[in-house]
Amino acid sequence: MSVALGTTRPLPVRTTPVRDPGNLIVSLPMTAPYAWIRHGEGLVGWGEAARADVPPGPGRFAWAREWLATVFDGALVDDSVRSPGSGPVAFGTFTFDENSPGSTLVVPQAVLARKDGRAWLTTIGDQHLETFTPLADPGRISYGDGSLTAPEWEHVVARAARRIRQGELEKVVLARDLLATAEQPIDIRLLLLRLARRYPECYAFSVAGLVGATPELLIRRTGQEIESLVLAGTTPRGTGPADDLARGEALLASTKDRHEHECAISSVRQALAPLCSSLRTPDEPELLVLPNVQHLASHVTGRLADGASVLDVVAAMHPTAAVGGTPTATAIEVIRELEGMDRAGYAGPVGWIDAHGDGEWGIALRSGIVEGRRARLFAGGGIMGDSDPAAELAEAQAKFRVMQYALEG
Ligand SMILES: C=C(O[C@H]1C=CC=C(C(=O)O)[C@@H]1O)C(=O)O
Repeated sequence: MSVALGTTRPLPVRTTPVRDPGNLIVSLPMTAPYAWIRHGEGLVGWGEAARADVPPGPGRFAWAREWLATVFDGALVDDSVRSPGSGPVAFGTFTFDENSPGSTLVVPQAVLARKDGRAWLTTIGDQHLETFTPLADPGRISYGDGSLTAPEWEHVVARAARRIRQGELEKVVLARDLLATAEQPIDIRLLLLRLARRYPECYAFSVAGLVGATPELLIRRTGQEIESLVLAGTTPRGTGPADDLARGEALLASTKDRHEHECAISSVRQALAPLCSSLRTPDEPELLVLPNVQHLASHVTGRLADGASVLDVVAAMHPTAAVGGTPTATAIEVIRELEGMDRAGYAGPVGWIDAHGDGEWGIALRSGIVEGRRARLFAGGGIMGDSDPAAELAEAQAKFRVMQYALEG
């Protein structure tokens, strides 16, 4: 079901500068907020002025584009801030698999933002439910296997690697899920606080129950300028500084990881080139060091040739080979066949878009779906012909730690 803002009467949208609100997450009055935060900056939102459950299928991004146009065109905007993320904003999550249900767009009733030393508040309509509920601890967390046990998943990784060696495909990203159960309902604000504190380099996000801290920026559009941070190739952190350094150097020198990274970069290049008048990809990846893992990372920048919105760019890019594989269509089939689960929003695009088409979208990694006392967590990795199933499992376990920390503190 979708409720379009302004379909019956135009709704007033007002953006005004505000004093620095301090920690954006602490300002959130409700337990199921919208958020996109990195280094303390970004957007948080609450309430629902409009919401769309996007129908699955190949036309989902076109459907979303039309819905957003109706919503944004139906708004009476008074915006004295005029910055990306001011005026009406929609948060969104798209499922990894276009055939899965669960893609959602929401225009919150209130959005509080901080960027480059400026802060602003956008409100929609005149009724605002702002009863502040105190932060609640979920208590003890217990874990169970999702669709596959760890040994079953290792077996599936070995099968995928064999198929790659036999030439069916070049790379596939395989994931698994873990089921977490808490003693008390999970307060997403608490997870966001922990994620933002421990993973400041990542984008802490919350949209329609999908929560996480992703290091991977799919695309940022600011006017005609675009940016992306492509990640693929990972090693868990070492036991101390010397081990860490050695692991980082080994990652940079690893043929397997460099090949895995090259697949991801070339999928991004192929998707962006037709949309851009200029596009720059680095010759060599660098290391991105996070508290749980180190990644091979490439910062891509470009300039859009025409007026494509950030969502148009998302539609062209998803799924990159950082979460799908090479070639894409074969990888998607192998993922459907071998994983034995629906990824839902995990590894799909998550982020926000404003009425000018600017916005930031990440790939929903290091994430989980939170509902009441339960959370379904996801993690995976790129599989190549010479992948070692035990090493891939260790890598996935290191990636799970992000959400386990968010739940347990
Ligand atoms: C699939 C995941 O990570 C992707 C992003 C960065 C590095 C990856 C890797 O090295 O395998 C994956 O491609 C995940 O975090 O679940």
